[in-house]
Amino acid sequence: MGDTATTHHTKSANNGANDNQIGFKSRVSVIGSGSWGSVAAKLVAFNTLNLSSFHDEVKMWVFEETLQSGEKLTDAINRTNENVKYLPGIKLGKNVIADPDLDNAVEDANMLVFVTPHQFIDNICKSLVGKVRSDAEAISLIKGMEVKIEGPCLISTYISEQLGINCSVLMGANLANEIAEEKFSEATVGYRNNREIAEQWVQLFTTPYFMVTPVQDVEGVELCGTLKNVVAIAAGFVDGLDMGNNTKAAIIRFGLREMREFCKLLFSSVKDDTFFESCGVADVITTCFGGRNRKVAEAFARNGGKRLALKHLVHKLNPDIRQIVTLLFLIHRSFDELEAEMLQGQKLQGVTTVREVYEVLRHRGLLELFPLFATVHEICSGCLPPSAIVIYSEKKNIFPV
Ligand SMILES: NC(=O)C1=CN([C@@H]2O[C@H](COP(=O)(O)OP(=O)(O)OC[C@H]3O[C@@H](n4cnc5c(N)ncnc54)[C@H](O)[C@@H]3O)[C@@H](O)[C@H]2O)C=CC1
Ligand SMILES: O=C(CO)COP(=O)(O)O
Repeated sequence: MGDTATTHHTKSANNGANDNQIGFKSRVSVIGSGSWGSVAAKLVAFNTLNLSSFHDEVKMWVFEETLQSGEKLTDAINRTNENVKYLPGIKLGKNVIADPDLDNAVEDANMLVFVTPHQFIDNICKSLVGKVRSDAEAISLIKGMEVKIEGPCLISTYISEQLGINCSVLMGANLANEIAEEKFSEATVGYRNNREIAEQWVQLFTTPYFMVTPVQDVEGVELCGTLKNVVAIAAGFVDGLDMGNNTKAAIIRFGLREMREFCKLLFSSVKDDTFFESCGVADVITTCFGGRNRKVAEAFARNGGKRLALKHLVHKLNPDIRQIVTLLFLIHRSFDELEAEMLQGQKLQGVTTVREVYEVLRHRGLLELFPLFATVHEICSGCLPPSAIVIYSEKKNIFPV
């Protein structure tokens, strides 16, 4: 299980004495400013203001956009101290400074917090090559993975490889809007081998309402955070089909089992205990009940099912392959459309992740061993109706308990 957290030295309590002993103050930048990115900046900014080993100011990189009012998002954040688009109504802390210039945002920072949707990390890392301090430490709050020709690559590994710096992870049952309102929750820091660095991250994120536990299993922690989004999509289908709580609980159990098998398939070092941390079972539960992946999947099951019925009808009436392909294309776009309609700029990770997981399994000839993951992808891509989410378990062999 996880270890205990570290002690804090407050600015007021130490009167700066701690700074002189250490002789160095860490400077933190947050790369990303969506809903979780903004909450991460708020958590971190609370601590940099109060702990003597950090500079007060926290820069937050903003992917710039123009609001309906005509004002730039960055200007609105700096004027109101709120992320008016992605986290309205929540003060971030006066020491959070939004910056649309990525190079500028990371300049001088020795602690880099990466928290963007995973599909954007490639471009961000490429533009940061040679721009970050060589002694910087990174942490990824990103739930997703990169799939390269050579195989799957964790986002933390990708950041490390691209920028030549160490990268830890922070994952957990962390619905951003609830933490923004300072409702108690916990998280897991996954680290490779440097316990001291892990404790710095724990110190930077811990608040009275946010409890952080370090675990020496970066792959297990990150993959749990990534894969639970696939299970949440399955849970959303169950909700959309009004199948009830027992079915959802069954799907969660199947999902957790496939998560464990997939983690161990990729990294035999992944520890069983990790699944009992916040990043494991707790994140699966919260996302299957309150997450965006669940919410959009529910809507997909309600209206995606209708689209599929239409497809079957057209197939009967008119066998012209082009019409079928056109309809399939519409079905493929459906998650995108729902995301745009329902989330106003926020991004889903689960649909892309399950496609990536499917690719990995197909490439290795292991799809049959992961019926839930495979079925979720086949439903998302319009090859199966949402109701297939439960049929699979009757006809396919699943892991022994
Ligand atoms: N929101 C939540 O409750 C939680 C989210 N996460 C994870 O945190 C990561 C970031 O998600 P959120 O902060 O929720 O973001 P979000 O989904 O709320 O917002 C989307 C963000 O993407 C940015 N964006 C759009 N186009 C872009 C581009 N081309 N390049 C770079 N950025 C672009 C937008 O400006 C916005 O900041 C994801 O991996 C997510 O799974 C993890 C825990 C909780
Ligand atoms: O990761 C999350 C909670 O820990 C948020 O999940 P969603 O992206 O589905 O909202």
